[in-house]
Amino acid sequence: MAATVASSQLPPGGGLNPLQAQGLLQASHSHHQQQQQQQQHHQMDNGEGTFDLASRKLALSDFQKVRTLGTGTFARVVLVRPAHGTEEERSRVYALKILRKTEVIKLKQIDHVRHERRILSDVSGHPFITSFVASFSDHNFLYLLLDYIPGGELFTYLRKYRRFDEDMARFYAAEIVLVLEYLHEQQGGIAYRDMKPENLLLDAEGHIKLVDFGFAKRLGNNDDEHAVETYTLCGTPEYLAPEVIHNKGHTTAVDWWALGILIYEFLTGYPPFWHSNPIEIYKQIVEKPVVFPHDPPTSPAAQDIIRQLCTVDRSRRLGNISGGAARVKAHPFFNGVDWDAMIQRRQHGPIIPPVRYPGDAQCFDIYPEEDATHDEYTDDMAARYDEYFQDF
Ligand SMILES: Nc1ncnc2c1ncn2[C@@H]1O[C@H](COP(=O)(O)OP(=O)(O)OP(=O)(O)O)[C@@H](O)[C@H]1O
Repeated sequence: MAATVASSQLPPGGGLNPLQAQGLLQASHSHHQQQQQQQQHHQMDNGEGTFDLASRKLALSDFQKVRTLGTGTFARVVLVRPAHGTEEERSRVYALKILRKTEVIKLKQIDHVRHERRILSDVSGHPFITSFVASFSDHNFLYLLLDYIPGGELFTYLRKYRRFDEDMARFYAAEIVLVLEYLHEQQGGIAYRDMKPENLLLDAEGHIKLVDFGFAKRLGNNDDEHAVETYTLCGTPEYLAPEVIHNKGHTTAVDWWALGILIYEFLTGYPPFWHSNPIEIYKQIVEKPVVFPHDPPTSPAAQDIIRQLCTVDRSRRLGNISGGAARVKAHPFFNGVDWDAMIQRRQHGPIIPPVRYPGDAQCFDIYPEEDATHDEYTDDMAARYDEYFQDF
């Protein structure tokens, strides 16, 4: 699985300096007292009544762990159910993203985690973005409570099918275009910055749900390029735009580049730039054009949209040029797409995940369950860092 890399803030022109983040975080059943929490008013109604989380002060002990769903570079995500409440309330399931405070500090991810918490709650409710439910923290950990997306990662289906046909690729690409249009244009310039098949989950109806806003950043108005540039090297090597590698500052344009890489990967089964050594991938991205294999053949429209999205000069890159997302939607690759029907989820996705009941986790790989109970976050750290974790 492609790992996300991140560096601390780098000065412009500082060259390539990726920090290969190490160490998977471990979840804990720590019973330390909760400290602060902030919750969005979130009322779920799944047809069986409502469970109002806003009326509760949350702690880890309010949840029962079912199993681990995934481990990323910075977090462990666990399927949970409420530990108390009515039978109906206890039948609900959520995904709990658990971040160890000491790792967040060590890997210089404090700002990223704060952006993630804030942006997730701002964009929650979009049909193709995972909904944020609440956040809370205790002595050692930060927690993000999210809607559980039961279909698993698009990555898993892509490996199973080897590649998607053009209709399937078009469907997923169209839903991603709608997400990017929303983040970039309707949410005032949020760059997602980590688009890859592992961060695209499928819901029970086969629609995309974007997860992991750990690198998302609110950059402001795209018309003023200087106001929106950011210099953090983050993302996953295969999907990084050339300007990120050159560390020249980057904008929401990086997401359009990544969409081009994704469409290529959907259609051929692998990304256009690949090597076991990330440095070689970076070299290919900045030096080589996208080359299409003879087998499987890709249509001229597919090749054209990929080339236009993967344009090294971002001032000429589709999605970033005038017209923005509307120009992407008007590209011949998307001919026949009913964009209104898409955003209203009128049609099911091309793959319906085999989800048998709401808490079914069979679409996720099995991960070793690890419970760490020892204290790591010292009083000294608390004095220095607690104010940064106040939003949780
Ligand atoms: N809401 C959810 N419902 C179901 N599974 C989820 C949910 N959120 C995350 N996951 C699973 O957990 C995995 C890791 O989550 P996430 O990508 O947020 O962690 P991360 O540590 O930030 O990852 P990365 O290394 O990509 O930065 C996801 O790839 C997905 O498989």
